[in-house]
Amino acid sequence: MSFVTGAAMRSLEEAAFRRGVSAESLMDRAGEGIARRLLDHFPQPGRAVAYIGKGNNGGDALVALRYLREAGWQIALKAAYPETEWGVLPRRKRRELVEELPNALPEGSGPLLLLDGLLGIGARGTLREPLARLAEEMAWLRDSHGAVVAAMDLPSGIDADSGEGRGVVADLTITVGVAKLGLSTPAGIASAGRILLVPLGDLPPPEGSALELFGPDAFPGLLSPRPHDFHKGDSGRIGLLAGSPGMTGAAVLAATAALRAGAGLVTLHVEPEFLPSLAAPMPPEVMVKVSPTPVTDAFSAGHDALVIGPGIANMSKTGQADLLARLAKPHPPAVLDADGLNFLATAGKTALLDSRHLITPHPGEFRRLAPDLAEKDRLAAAVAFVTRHPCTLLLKGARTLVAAPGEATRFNPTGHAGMASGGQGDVLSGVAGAFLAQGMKPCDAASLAAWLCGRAAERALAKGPVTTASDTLDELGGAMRDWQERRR
Ligand SMILES: NC(=O)C1=CN([C@@H]2O[C@H](COP(=O)(O)OP(=O)(O)OC[C@H]3O[C@@H](n4cnc5c(N)ncnc54)[C@H](OP(=O)(O)O)[C@@H]3O)[C@@H](O)[C@H]2O)[C@@H](O)CC1
Ligand SMILES: Nc1ncnc2c1ncn2[C@@H]1O[C@H](COP(=O)(O)OP(=O)(O)O)[C@@H](O)[C@H]1O
Ligand SMILES: [K+]
Repeated sequence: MSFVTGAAMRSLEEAAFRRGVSAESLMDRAGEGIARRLLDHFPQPGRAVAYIGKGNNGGDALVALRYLREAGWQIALKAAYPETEWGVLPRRKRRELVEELPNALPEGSGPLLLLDGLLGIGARGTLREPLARLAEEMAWLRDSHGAVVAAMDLPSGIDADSGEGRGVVADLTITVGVAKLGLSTPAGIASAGRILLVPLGDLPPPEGSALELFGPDAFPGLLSPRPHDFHKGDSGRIGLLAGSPGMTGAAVLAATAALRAGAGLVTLHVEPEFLPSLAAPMPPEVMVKVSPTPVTDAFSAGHDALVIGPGIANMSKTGQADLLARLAKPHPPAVLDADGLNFLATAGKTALLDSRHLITPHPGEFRRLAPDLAEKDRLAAAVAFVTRHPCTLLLKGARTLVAAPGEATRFNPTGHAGMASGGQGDVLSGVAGAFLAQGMKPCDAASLAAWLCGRAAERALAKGPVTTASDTLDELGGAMRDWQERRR
């Protein structure tokens, strides 16, 4: 599923109209799809208030409101203009709600959801009154009452192409037909929150897009149920070079994540002096192999994939040299993370990277690998990097990008700011390693791992606004189910 400009979206709509599709039927399906996604996210009924302008964006919110009411939600409406000034379709959608709607916050319990239907792709320039006042009211309810803001199509007031503009800051943005390009820019990311897509068969995404929204609708079949006669040899064997004294947690998190994502066997390779600190906290399912040459052992043990880097800052100098030498020779596919990447950068060996390598830098690690690209736009930098070094790059950040030679770059919509804590990256590399070991293409392994870790962290929000790496681990199984059920 690609990203399009506002103008390209209008062209897709025009093409649908020429084929005889009505704007009203698009709006009905858009509003229903938005409500379905909201009901997936909020299974317990609560209170929903639609904030609408006079355009069709408000129509989407009114249709969604009707479905929420059917599901037992208390509803209310805050309209910026008298009904006589609204467009034809929103007026019709208002009549389909039949009863008069209160314009005060509904009483009762459950989540307070604000449907932002002030402006969609029709937004031009800074949000004007009376819309600006309603946007401020939403922001106030979000800050002071724990309200959740769900934007219809786009957060109101942001530009569909650039994502620039001060307007509504949403927790979720449910975009219709095809995701708008502005949602993928740093400014758009800061306003949009979690992006969900309502695909409409009559608005097919254009082919050949450079950026794709990653998710279960666009990539079905990546996590199919296992055949009944599956055995642990089919699940993949992973060799792990991770952890050192003071950084044992990184190895535990990566190993546990690999197991939870379905790896058949995980072996941690360590130097003898690291054993006392690393063996005890390891989960019992992990094999710990001790030798003076753990790097050589890991590379020659016949593993299906390697995970190299979490917490290995204290690896011996001979170990580091062995690692760099081994990476240049034939070896199984490998995830390279954290200090594994720092060693490469420090030694000036980034040119070793090729199609066997899935690298997972955060922005700081990326800067060390490619200082000249770090100031560029993230998408351009990611593409330039894999053109220079033909590996798979998972570039972390508030929204992760996955780039690989010859592939459209993928944009991961899951995860939240509560994940900004140590150890999340170790979990991600373990999960990606498990998928590599099962023979998945590196760019699929990377994208799926990012999606699942972000989704697991979203599930953990039920416990509170901050998600630790252990919370993410606990929810990985549920995230895998969510993917398989294609509900997110
Ligand atoms: N078309 C379709 O088939 C489908 C469309 N769909 C939905 O419709 C959305 C697009 O709807 P839309 O074209 O009616 O525009 P919309 O975003 O509601 O706003 C236009 C109004 O905003 C006003 N306005 C503009 N800038 C402003 C500002 N800065 N500050 C204040 N006001 C401002 C402008 O007023 P004017 O400047 O003309 O006075 C105009 O009246 C789309 O995003 C999707 O959600 C889906 O249902 C699928 C089918
Ligand atoms: N604001 C945010 N929104 C969404 N995801 C985030 C945010 N901050 C961090 N993350 C995710 O959390 C993970 C942190 O990884 P990393 O920085 O490598 O952590 P560590 O090295 O401490 O394990 C990344 O996958 C990143 O995309
Ligand atoms: K909106």
